[in-house]
Amino acid sequence: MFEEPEWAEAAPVATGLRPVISRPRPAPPSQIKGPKRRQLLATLRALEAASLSQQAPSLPDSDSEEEVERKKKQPKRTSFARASVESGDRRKKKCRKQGPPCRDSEGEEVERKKKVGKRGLVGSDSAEEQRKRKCQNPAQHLNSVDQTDSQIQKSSATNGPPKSSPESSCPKPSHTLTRKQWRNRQKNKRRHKNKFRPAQAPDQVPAEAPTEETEVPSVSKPDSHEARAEALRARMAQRLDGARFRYLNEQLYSTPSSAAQRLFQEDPEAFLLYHRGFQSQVKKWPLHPVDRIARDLRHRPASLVVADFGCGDCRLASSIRNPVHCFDLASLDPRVTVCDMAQVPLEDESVDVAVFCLSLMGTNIRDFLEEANRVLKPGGLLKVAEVSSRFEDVRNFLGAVSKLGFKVISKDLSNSHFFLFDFQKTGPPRVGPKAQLSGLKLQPCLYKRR
Ligand SMILES: C[S@@+](CC[C@H](N)C(=O)[O-])C[C@H]1O[C@@H](n2cnc3c(N)ncnc32)[C@H](O)[C@@H]1O
Repeated sequence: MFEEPEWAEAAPVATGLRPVISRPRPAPPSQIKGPKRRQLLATLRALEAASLSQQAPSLPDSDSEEEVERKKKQPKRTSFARASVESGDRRKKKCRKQGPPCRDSEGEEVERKKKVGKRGLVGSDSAEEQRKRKCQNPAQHLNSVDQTDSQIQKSSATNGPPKSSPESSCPKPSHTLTRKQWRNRQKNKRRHKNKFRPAQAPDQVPAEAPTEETEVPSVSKPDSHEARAEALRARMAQRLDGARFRYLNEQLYSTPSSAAQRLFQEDPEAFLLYHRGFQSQVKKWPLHPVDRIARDLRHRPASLVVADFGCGDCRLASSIRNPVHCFDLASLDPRVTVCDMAQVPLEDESVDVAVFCLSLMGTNIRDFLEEANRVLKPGGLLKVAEVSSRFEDVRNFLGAVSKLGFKVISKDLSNSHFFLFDFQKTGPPRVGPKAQLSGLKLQPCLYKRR
């Protein structure tokens, strides 16, 4: 549903490519396999032997891909000669219709026709269109033709590869073919000199790709189209997960813990999703508060019994040597006791340390702190880490916690993301169940949509 607009956007790319893919063209040598390939190679070798008997001896079994391709094209070139001349004529007529005549000299024309014939083998429509365009813009076309033809003459005279002019795009096909011819001639000479030299040295790889390269995008573009679709799908899934995470997070902060418990009982996957979201958020923090708590506890005796209220993935238990009771609404780890931390299955005054790390989430925070007071031994330690933006008035919060039977030992407000508080249990709560403790009303920690 979400993907529709972008799919539609991507569609023309694929449609535009289709004619290129379906255009008939000689299969590249790598696609011809098995006996057919062997047969083809044998024919080509025979042909080459015939043609090279006047030039240089051919080296058996040394055919590079390029060589095979060249050999393949040689006979075709002759068979297509007539067609190419005809197509050249047709093109000439078209040029006359569309604009001023293409002023090729007769020799140039023959040369061009030969080259066009070669291009006819490849069957590049876009090249044909280029030529049409150039016929409409004859000045540019003629300039480039003149330039290239003189280059061809020069190159054949100097026996060096013809250089292409960056401005001239018209003579590209002839330029490609001539370079090829020159390369092949060089190759044959080298073979003649040194039988065992590889057929195609790295420095012989053309700087400019052959005509076939125009078809490369038709192969790679569907891939990139699929990659784009895949990326889009991933992005959409990520957005959906993000939205669900924000919804769950808001539920946890805005409902009593009993409702949160029901939520995760009914949809255990929601718990995983919530935690994935939480983990990715906390990764961006300079310091995970649970690591800071673990560091503090490592300075205390490892014999102290710890209760981790809202333990998540048990990171605290994994970071210290102390025995840790892990409580959460659902389980991400076998060490977790699944329960609402407003009521944990522990004896009264049975633990030394109670930890709430970013877990004072429900609207019944008082219940959690009273439960911690119940299970803590007298003089026991209560550690609380909470997102700093949740506090409207820290003193109010500390005052409310004190009324529940705790004394503030330390407060660390230095971190940009969270506040840390240490309390010591002084005794049972000093206020009755009906007393209002407004300081315990913390702001929900809501994540913004990115
Ligand atoms: C933000 S996560 C923090 C997890 C872990 N303390 C940490 O710092 O990595 C808060 C955790 O508290 C749990 N939690 C919230 N309310 C709870 C409740 N009433 N009982 C048990 N766990 C609760 C949530 O399920 C969640 O796993």
